[in-house]
Amino acid sequence: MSSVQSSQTQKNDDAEVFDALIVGAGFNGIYQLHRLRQEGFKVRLFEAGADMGGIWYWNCYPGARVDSHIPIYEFSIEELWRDWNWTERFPAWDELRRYFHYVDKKLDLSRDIRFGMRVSAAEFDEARDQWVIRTTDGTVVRARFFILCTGFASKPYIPNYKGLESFAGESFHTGLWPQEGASFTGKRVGVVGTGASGVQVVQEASKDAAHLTVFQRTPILALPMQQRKLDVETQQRMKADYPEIFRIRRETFGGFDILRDERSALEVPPEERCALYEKLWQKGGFHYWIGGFSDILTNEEANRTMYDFWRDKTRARIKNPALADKLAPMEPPHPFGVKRPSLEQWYYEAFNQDNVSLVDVREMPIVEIVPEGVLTSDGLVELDMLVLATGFDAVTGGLTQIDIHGTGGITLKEKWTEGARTYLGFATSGFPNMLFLYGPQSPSGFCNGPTCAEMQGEWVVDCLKHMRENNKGRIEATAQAEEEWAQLLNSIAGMTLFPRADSWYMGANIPGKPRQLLNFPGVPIYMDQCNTAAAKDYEGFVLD
Ligand SMILES: Cc1cc2nc3c(=O)[nH]c(=O)nc-3n(C[C@H](O)[C@H](O)[C@H](O)COP(=O)(O)OP(=O)(O)OC[C@H]3O[C@@H](n4cnc5c(N)ncnc54)[C@H](O)[C@@H]3O)c2cc1C
Repeated sequence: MSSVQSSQTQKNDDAEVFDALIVGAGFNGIYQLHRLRQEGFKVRLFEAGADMGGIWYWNCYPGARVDSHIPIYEFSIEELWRDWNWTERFPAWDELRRYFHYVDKKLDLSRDIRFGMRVSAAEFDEARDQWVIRTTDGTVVRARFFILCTGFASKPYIPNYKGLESFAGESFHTGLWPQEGASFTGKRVGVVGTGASGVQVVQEASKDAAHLTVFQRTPILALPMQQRKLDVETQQRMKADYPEIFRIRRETFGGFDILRDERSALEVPPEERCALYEKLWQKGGFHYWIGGFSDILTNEEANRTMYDFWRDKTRARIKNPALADKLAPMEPPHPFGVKRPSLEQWYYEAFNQDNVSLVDVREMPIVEIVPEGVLTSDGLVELDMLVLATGFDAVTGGLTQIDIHGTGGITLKEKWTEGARTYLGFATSGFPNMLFLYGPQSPSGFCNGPTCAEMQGEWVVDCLKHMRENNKGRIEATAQAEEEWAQLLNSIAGMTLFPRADSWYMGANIPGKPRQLLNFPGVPIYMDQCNTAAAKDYEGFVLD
């Protein structure tokens, strides 16, 4: 233990001690809280936001809504789904927040949650096998297990534009949207970024902005949401199938209830292929992305059939051919589906309106932000509001922004300088008793949130129970297991087309971030690996 650590931990000998300290009150954190409490552990949860909901607390921009359909995007706990009904197939952030309040009330969660508590640092006290955890307001607690449920999107990425602070109008990142809201009405609005949040904001701003300018680097290959209102009677009928739907979602690649066609796209006649694509298109949501043929994400030729279908459907909606070339180019900017596709409702029609224009920043780069707006290489775009839909330091950023000291004298951030290294996407060597969920090298970005919260969540609960039953105080991943996990992930990644795009899946959206596939492709294979390790007395870990 370093002398700094030693003096800090000694100072906090009398801090309150928990079995587990959980960070984050999104799906993962509250599932941990609920289940660990049920198992008799003494648990506390710290949440930086003022309310629960995780990303649905922070991402409250107009149009923010989930791309996973109902009932996939909720807990499978019957006590919860039995009495809860949604109003839409793809609910918006405010309804999702109401759901979290409902879950809170049903499971009596918030008595063990402290809101407005941002965990800033943690160090492992080797003498006691405990983490000493600090928050920005100076609170210190100790816990045997440090369970990080910080999500993959808790560190917004703000590009380092020259002059950004000088902008005289309103400026917001979508992931830090003001809780009191902000209106586009009558304003000249600029949206930078065309990822999932960009698409949603563009649709809303197109309705009532005086003028909307969209700054696009790479066109998003957005899919039709096919949003629908849901009434209570329909859902009551649907609920007969919920147990089966929740069973299926545990067995599919991305934790959805969408089964893919096990044939190759190239082995069926073109008419049959198109008929399937049309069917998936009409179903909406992610059906087109993950309900297609088995080789879409592994075979470029197969992938191209899907791109071409998408392109033709999309171009037919855009009136101006030059704009169509920008939004849905004849040649794919990257293979289809290796960047998160995102769902849209009237995104492409918005560009047919007189009050919406597109700036291709590959052709006309942003030079700087000035008080009046955005200066591109082609001139000034005057704005009253600048929306940065520029994404997140995804998957790793929420973890490495906490100053975490393990046993090896280095911080987690230092350890991951060359890229995240984990075992099973749950733990990293040198950081005993620290487990993270929905984190790097687990399915996270490829997995429907609640599915993984429950599946990974149960693995963690079982692990803590195992430790307690076997009177163990310390669990740590071995460096060798971590190396083997990286090799397995690399070999799987190499079989896919994911490395072919500069996506946040690959860490490529952040300048200088090491390029690696941050998510494990495939929930069933992943869980199989995790469960096998657990069954072999937590193979790959050292338990003391
Ligand atoms: C705009 C957007 C749309 C999305 N849409 C979908 C979708 O359609 N389908 C899907 O499956 N997933 C979607 N996701 C992914 C989403 O992250 C997961 O669905 C789910 O929310 C993950 O839950 P979580 O508990 O892991 O993390 P989160 O919901 O991200 O919650 C993490 C919590 O940790 C807190 N936190 C972080 N760091 C600290 C700290 N240091 N101290 C204290 N608290 C901290 C944060 O404040 C946050 O509340 C979307 C994400 C975004 C950003």
